Amino acid sequence: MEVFNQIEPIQEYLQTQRFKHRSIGLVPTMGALHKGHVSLLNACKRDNDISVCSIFVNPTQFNNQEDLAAYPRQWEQDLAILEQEGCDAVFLPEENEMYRDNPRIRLNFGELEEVMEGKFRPGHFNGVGLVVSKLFHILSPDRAYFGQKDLQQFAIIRQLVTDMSFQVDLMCEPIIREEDGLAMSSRNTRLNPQERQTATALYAALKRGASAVLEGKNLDEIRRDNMQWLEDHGIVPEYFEIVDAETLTPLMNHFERKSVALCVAGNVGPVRLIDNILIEKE
Ligand SMILES: Nc1ncnc2c1ncn2[C@@H]1O[C@H](COP(=O)(O)OP(=O)(O)OP(=O)(O)O)[C@@H](O)[C@H]1O
Ligand SMILES: CC(C)(CO)[C@@H](O)C(=O)[O-]
Ligand code: BAL
Repeated sequence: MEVFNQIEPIQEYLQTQRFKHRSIGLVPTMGALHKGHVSLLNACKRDNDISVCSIFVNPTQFNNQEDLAAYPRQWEQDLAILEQEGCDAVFLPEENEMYRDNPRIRLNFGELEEVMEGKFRPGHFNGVGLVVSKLFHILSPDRAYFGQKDLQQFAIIRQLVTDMSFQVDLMCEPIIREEDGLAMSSRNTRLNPQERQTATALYAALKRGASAVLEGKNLDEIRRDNMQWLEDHGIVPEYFEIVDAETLTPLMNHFERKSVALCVAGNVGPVRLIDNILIEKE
């Protein structure tokens, strides 16, 4: 496995691969790798000749500086995992390699970012759009792999690729969970044992919400009921949303058969976590 900290050497490496007609897949991450990331890498390896993983804790997407400071960083362990899992190349740049100057460009994703993560993390998707654009420009992958756990992020990146005409196929991979249902997340490492137990309420709320939607209950009542239920179970919820899985528009009570996503964000002690579940409603 080759590890690159700078842009030009990895570009030369990838150019050599392209001359050999090898397809290139990219798995963008912020490190502190877990089985969710490994599943993205496995999908990438399945579809491509060369698998590249990027590790970069992108400061421009953090709206909360404490969250940025506390974000887990464990490069050696990450590199060992990637080596063992058969990754071909890692892009692990320093901040000043990615941002030589303060970026002035601003991306606006319109109504896609007016709900959920966009609403509760102002500027977050500007930062995600910016760094993903940079990664696509620098690495020019044929395919890029993202997790359904960040469902809204995937919709944002899909829009980015359309608007900017990036020549890349986007792949969205299912959420990998712990045995008790908690979605794997790098931030889970920050939970103490009691918070770790409390965090299982996020997925439990999604499941009870999904059953209620399928039973045809009032959507606003389901939203309110689950916000309260989360609070009763020790979580400080930010939102419990029921949206169209494609457009991420919050659903009104009467809607046609379609793919529905239930999405949740909440604070468990000092740690903010998100999760979602997809259902088909007749
Ligand atoms: N449990 C999971 N299953 C599948 N994919 C995941 C999972 N968790 C994260 N991913 C995906 O991995 C990619 C990198 O995510 P990231 O490095 O931010 O990890 P993370 O676990 O989501 O961390 P955090 O949520 O704490 O920021 C994203 O596309 C994300 O959606
Ligand atoms: C896509 C991403 C790597 C951009 O920093 C990040 O938002 C993430 O890990 O989901
Ligand atoms: N996986 C989402 C990255 C973030 O929370 O900033």
